[in-house]
Amino acid sequence: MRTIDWNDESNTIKLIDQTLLPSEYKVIECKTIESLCESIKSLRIRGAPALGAAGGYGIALAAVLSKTDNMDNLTKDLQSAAETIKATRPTAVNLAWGVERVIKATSDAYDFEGMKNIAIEEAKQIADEDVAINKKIGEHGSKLLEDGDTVLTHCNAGKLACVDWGTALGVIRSAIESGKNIKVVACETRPLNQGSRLTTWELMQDNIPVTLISDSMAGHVIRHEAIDKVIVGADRITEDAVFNKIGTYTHSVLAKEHEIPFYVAAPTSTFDFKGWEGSVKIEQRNADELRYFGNVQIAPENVNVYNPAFDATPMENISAIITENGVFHPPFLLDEVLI
Ligand SMILES: CSC[C@H]1O[C@H](OP(=O)(O)O)[C@H](O)[C@@H]1O
Repeated sequence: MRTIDWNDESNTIKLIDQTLLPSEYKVIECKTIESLCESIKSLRIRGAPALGAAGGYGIALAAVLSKTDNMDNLTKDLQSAAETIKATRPTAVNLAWGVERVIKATSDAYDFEGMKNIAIEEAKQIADEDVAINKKIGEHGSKLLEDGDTVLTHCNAGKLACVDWGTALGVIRSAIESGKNIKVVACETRPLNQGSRLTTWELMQDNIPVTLISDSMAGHVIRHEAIDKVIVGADRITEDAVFNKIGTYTHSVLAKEHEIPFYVAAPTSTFDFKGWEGSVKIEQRNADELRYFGNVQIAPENVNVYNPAFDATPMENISAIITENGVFHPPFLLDEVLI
């Protein structure tokens, strides 16, 4: 089962509910735009490439659900769904990219039924391409890892953040497939613990050696030379910075201080060719994500909370960005990644 997929029998979206992992593996169906948006906001489906596919499938679902009977009104319905879906999470550029790619594809339709069919097929194309792109990222990135490396990662940039294979974890999978022994150190990644809940779970499913640490242990572990490389995913890449899960910048400073490579693995669909650090809205998430751990209260219920979901790592802290088109060492012009 892919992280997210289209159900041809019911013309709905099916996805792994990541909020239940690692204790429960459950595939849920999104039959409405509202249920898809709730799944995106609550991170049942998450991760930039997976959100790209979710955005595309969301437009396909809107096309199937539309009650209208002409192309002009269907176009309006799709535009309305596009705005609703894009508003769910602002930082990961892939969400809007997936939505807009399917919207654009439907504009080539000759008739009403054609619009619906094109929307579904384009969304499926995005998903299929994501898997192939991740394999290319893995192929390029695996050359940067050496046999015996211990690699630190943050959050989850694996198959659960994509349609399949993964970006940062895809590089690790490809390196292991090429015969290299790689061990992973996964940071738990507070406050939603994508690292402890998702990264350790998916690596253990593949029998890839992984050790869980708390985010605050990273400095100690890196300083004691237990880490050879750091590799993370990305949610948006601008000319001057990489936006990724909160805590990524901290790891980049540690890597720079201790002179170990800091790699970012991401498809070119994560690049924001017009943006810069100051132009990007960082998603602020619900304060209770820090006041509670699950249902357990871990802070006073009225304590002030600051809960940005992402931070920005300046390009000068990054050793290389690994894309499906190759490895790019800053400084470079973003357009170069398009080859
Ligand atoms: C392969 S991109 C994964 C990227 O997305 C995560 O954010 P979230 O879990 O909030 O969707 C995190 O930044 C990962 O690096």
